[in-house]
Amino acid sequence: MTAGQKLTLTTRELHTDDFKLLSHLPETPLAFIRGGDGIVGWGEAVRLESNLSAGRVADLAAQWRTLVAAAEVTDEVQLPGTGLVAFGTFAFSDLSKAASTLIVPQVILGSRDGRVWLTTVSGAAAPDFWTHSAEYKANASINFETGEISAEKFKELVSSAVEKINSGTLAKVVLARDVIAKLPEKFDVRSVLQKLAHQYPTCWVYSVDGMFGASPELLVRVSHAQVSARVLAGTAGRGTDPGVDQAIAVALAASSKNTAEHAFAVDSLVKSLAPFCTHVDADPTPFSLALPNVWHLASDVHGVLREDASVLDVAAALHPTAAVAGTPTDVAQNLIAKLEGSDRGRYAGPVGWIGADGDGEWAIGLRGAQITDKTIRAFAGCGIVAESEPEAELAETDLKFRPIREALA
Ligand SMILES: C=C(O[C@@H]1C=C(C(=O)O)C=C[C@H]1O)C(=O)O
Repeated sequence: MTAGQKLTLTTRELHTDDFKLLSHLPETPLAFIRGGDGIVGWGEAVRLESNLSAGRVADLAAQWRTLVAAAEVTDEVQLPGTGLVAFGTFAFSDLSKAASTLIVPQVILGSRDGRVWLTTVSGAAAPDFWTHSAEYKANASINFETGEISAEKFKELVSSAVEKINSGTLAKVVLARDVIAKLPEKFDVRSVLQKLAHQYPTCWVYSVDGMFGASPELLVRVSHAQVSARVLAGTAGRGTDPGVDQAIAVALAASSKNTAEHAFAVDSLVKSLAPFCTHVDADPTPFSLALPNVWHLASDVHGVLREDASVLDVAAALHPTAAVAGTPTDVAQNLIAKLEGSDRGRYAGPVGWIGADGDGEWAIGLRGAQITDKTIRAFAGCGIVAESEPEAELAETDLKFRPIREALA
């Protein structure tokens, strides 16, 4: 089915007690969940793809409008995530071979603030995965091996990037490396998503078209003209001793390297958001966000939408942020392509959902992995600035691989 066709669907409320969305995942789920609330999709009613490289997000935003205009929706719940919804995952780079996709499931199960709903596309014959809690099969432990960029090569890339930065061509570039493993037979992502959600309750747990993970970073959320984003940049490992751990957080917040790196990311986000908003507020100083594997410097940004833009229109303007590309954006993107020399796929690209009214939530596709035919490939990266040291940056990528390694072990 394409954007031009007509979709009829219905959302109705389910009256159930003590409902846990994560216990009702269908096999091969579409999912976007945070703190137990969110949406889970089954099957595919429509798949929209973009053949464009540079304009792929805007192209899919336009295809979405066409699909929405023709659809007939009965929605008795009227909450974010009810009615017509598509899940999406986008390639990081204009040069990527990875498909950028929006998928409308045949069935969506959602939960928010104690309310539970079911959306069904008319004619969909769906299994009743929502009627009982499923038992998920544990997978064989996955051990990753070196991908296209080895640890040694990554350190060389960091040194090259620092040289470029010192020569004055750019201020920051985010470099990443990958690890790869064979996909075990009958791999079931559901137990992995459950583990991620349990371990990382403040992160956005996503699963779209084989791309899954638990991202701590919100590219953009639009809800009734309120725009929000969570910018992360600046990272340190957690301490095992509580006193040491606190000292690490304090040192992170005081470190000029990390605060400078963070400021680049907030400034670029605020600048890209400004044309869409009547005003934009960013936290004056970042706060320290504690995740089980790392501390991050974090800033929440809020704005009010000026025009009738959808969350994807805004995402198109924000991506790639300085948190995942660098500053200035175009110079950083070129340097990433030149130094990494491999395709990041959907890593660090937008991943999330959009509703018929254009509202939705998109995380940055971090702390995750992509499943393809027989492999599973994960990426982790970090912002390189003038003071960066190769060994420390390599160690930081190891910390960022931890969520996905541990969830798959
Ligand atoms: C690039 C990644 O993370 C990004 C880079 C960060 C940093 O350099 O401090 C912090 C959070 C993210 O914005 C990643 O997780 O792969």
